[in-house]
Amino acid sequence: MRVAILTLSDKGSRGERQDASGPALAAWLTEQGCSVVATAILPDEQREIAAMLADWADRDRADLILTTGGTGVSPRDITPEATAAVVERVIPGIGELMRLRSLEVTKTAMLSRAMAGIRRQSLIINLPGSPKGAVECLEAVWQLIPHAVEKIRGDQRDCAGRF
Ligand SMILES: Nc1nc2c(c(=O)[nH]1)N[C@H]1C(S)=C(S)[C@@H](COP(=O)(O)OP(=O)(O)OC[C@H]3O[C@@H](n4cnc5c(N)ncnc54)[C@H](O)[C@@H]3O)O[C@H]1N2
Ligand SMILES: O=P(O)(O)OP(=O)(O)O
Repeated sequence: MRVAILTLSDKGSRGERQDASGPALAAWLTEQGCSVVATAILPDEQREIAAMLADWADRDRADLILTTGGTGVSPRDITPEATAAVVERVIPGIGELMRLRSLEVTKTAMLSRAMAGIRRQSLIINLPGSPKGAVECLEAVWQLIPHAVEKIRGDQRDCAGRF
């Protein structure tokens, strides 16, 4: 699976905080046998985020695009809106399952507005900003991600009874 990782952080983009979340996700994905084909850090700016997500989906044709950061309720948190602006179909269950599992770990999970959706043949998933939270949320939904990616790419096989 070809994966791109986008870190959204004002401090990170200004070099005021080292990005630990993108590398933590990349390490975890590599352990699962994925190829990390692109990484970037951007400030919490909707247009820039949307443009990069669209580029990775349309030009690079990444199977999976992960974002980390900017999903909460602070004034500049804008990742879900940027994602909503570029996806063609929304998958509510991915955000729902991430929050359900995360609530077992931290009450602040309720404040993450992370969403997921599909643009062309790319699955885009928002993850929270903390390195621990990002990996926890990815682990929470991972069991069905390879299957989702296959289906998005047009796999015609029957699902029933496979899971
Ligand atoms: N399963 C979990 N879910 C959530 C957790 C968690 O620990 N486990 N954390 C929750 C928190 S806290 C919040 S708030 C909400 C929403 O999070 P955001 O997506 O808005 O995250 P940010 O405000 O961008 O970041 C929160 C916090 O994390 C640190 N941080 C952020 N970016 C980086 C980075 N690139 N490298 C290192 N550290 C980073 C920093 O301390 C920020 O203040 O989600 C909950 N969900
Ligand atoms: O500078 P940011 O965007 O990383 O903000 P926060 O510390 O709220 O994550």
